Amino acid sequence: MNLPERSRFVIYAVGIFVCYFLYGIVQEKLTRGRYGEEVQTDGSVGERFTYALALVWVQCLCNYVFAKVLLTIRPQKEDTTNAGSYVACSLTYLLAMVSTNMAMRWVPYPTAVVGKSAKPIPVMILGVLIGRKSYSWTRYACVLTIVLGVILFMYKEGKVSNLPAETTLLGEVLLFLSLSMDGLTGAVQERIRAASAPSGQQMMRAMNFWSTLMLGVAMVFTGEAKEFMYFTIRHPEAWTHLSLIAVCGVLGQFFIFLMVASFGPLACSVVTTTRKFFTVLCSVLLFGNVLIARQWLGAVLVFAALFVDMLYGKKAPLATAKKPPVEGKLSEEKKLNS
Ligand SMILES: Nc1ncnc2c1ncn2[C@@H]1O[C@H](COP(=O)(O)OP(=O)(O)O)[C@@H](O)[C@H]1O
Repeated sequence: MNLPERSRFVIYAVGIFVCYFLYGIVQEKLTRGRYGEEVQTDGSVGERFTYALALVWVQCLCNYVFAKVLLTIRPQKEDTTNAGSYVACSLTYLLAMVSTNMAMRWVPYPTAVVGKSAKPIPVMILGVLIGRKSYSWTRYACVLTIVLGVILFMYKEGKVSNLPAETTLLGEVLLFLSLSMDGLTGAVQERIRAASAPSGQQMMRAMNFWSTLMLGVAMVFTGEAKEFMYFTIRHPEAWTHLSLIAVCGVLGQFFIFLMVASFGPLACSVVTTTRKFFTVLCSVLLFGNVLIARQWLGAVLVFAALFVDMLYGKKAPLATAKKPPVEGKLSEEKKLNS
């Protein structure tokens, strides 16, 4: 099915919005919920799910199986990407996820959300420096304005954290690390796109294959594999939540990889960042809360920049490619300039 570019973009973006919205609800149930009736050492009833590596591992495994099944049912032309690029990309992608999860424990939740909203900036900077990409000035301005708007909208003032200063600093370092890893993942993906242009499913299969392997080793070494297994034996009902997360995650990632393969990691990070903004905006409107002046300004900036980018962001500067196109990459070059 050959849909026009704009329709495909809208379908992928809506897919990401819907799947990650549902994903967020189930994730909250799994990580904040209590399992069993046993009284804990702190006096609370029920055990908490605290297996961050295992949670990511289950998802990577399901993502891999899904992409593999799709490619078996509908085979595509061979993916010629070298394994080294996929290994590098999977490692930075895993480090980004693990450091985000760890940062969440050390900085207040709103700080982590606001911090991660800046994701398109490292994706853009490292995409240019390492991924050999170039963008029009309009796109630079629009992406910066979107990030600024989202931060203005999401920022929560007056919430004094009760975490000690040094813990918060550690959390901020982890957040910075996670953003850098997101940027590196995007940069390697840009290079992969330019070199061999794999499809979304092929990227999804390869990256999740290496991630499952690397995480599996990490889980065995840290002992989390055993503890996770015992937890699921004690509380088999956790599988219901894990399966739901896996379903939402698989479908969400399917759209993420279609977006990355067709429109690039920068477009993808702008979509995932604005998704967070729209989620908060909808909940504010739904619960009848009032936006303060700063949030209005943020919302106007986001909408204006998205609109301007839609109309003019695509126009690439005259000298886009830093290197002359290599044989067989002309059509991809055209795609990259989109
Ligand atoms: N460029 C990418 N390549 C592969 N997976 C990605 C990419 N961008 C996002 N993802 C996946 O989508 C998930 C959600 O991304 P996002 O909404 O930006 O949240 P986060 O703030 O946790 O990074 C990530 O945890 C990751 O699994």
